[in-house]
Amino acid sequence: QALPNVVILATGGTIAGAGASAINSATYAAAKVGVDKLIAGLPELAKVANVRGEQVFQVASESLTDDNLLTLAKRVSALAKQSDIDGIVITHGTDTLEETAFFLTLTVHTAKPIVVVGSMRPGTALSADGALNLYNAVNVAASKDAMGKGVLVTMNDEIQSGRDVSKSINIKTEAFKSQWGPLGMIVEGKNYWFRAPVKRHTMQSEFDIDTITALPPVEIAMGYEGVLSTAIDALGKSGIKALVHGGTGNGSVANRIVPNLQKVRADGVVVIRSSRVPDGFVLRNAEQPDDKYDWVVAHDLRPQKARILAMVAMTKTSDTKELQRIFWEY
Ligand SMILES: NC(=O)C[C@H](N)C(=O)O
Repeated sequence: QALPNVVILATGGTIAGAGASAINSATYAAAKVGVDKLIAGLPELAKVANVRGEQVFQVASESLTDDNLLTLAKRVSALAKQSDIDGIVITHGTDTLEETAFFLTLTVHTAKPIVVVGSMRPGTALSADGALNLYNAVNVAASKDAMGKGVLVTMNDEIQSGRDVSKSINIKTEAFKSQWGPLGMIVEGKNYWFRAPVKRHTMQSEFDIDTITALPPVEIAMGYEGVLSTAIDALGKSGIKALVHGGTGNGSVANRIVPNLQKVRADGVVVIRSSRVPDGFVLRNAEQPDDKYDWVVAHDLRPQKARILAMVAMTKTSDTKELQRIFWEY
């Protein structure tokens, strides 16, 4: 039986990193090893799929731009349309992996598996995690049972939803968590599924990367004890289309900056109320009267994920009722 065809799009990150010695698990240079060398270093892949690589970028993921996101998503979409391609893997730095995975799940119209993968240790380190993570990613991308589940992330033997997952620890290999739990696990190249996403993604998304040419500017301001309005005032005047407030607790906002956020909204910028607390979700009209202020709440999305959805949604609408619907549905 013919093996499935899987393309690996490489963007850099620690999975392509190299350190000076085997004990360097945290001190190393990201984005050093090319995709062909990554594939050549993992001969086990050839038993799972016909794999070929494309080097899209070679950067640490904290330096990726919104333009990079567009370029990558358009390439994924074009490949997904090819009848001779069964699945796509994207190797990526872990720092912003969750944002790219969410962006792809919102904008690429395909049922074919798309898997984003990274590593916490460079390949030169003792107990490097990249090889198994990549092997698992190719296995999932080559599997029919991974179709139609949205963009997936394979880290630490788990299959996570690209929408839900976040980097939650910055020094261990079990770095990616979702408060709603992984979708499944991969053990010795076999997928074990336990749940599936219910939020709209890929095929059911009203957004399509093939028709998106630019993303509107959206910025984030954090809430904290002692917060002043400096960042909010400056961002409000900077030409952005939306401001995500990463508030405290249940998206609470310090009373002294509420008027500043109201001013930002009055000046035409959409205000999105999220929380800096990693888990849980923000309720509408609790903590702040969102209906009265015409603010949007970010549901369970962390500020950086809320920013991604806001950018995508605002390629279509600036209507706050519509935006709130989108934040409930995706
Ligand atoms: N573990 C990693 O991949 C971290 C790295 N800074 C990156 O995001 O590219």
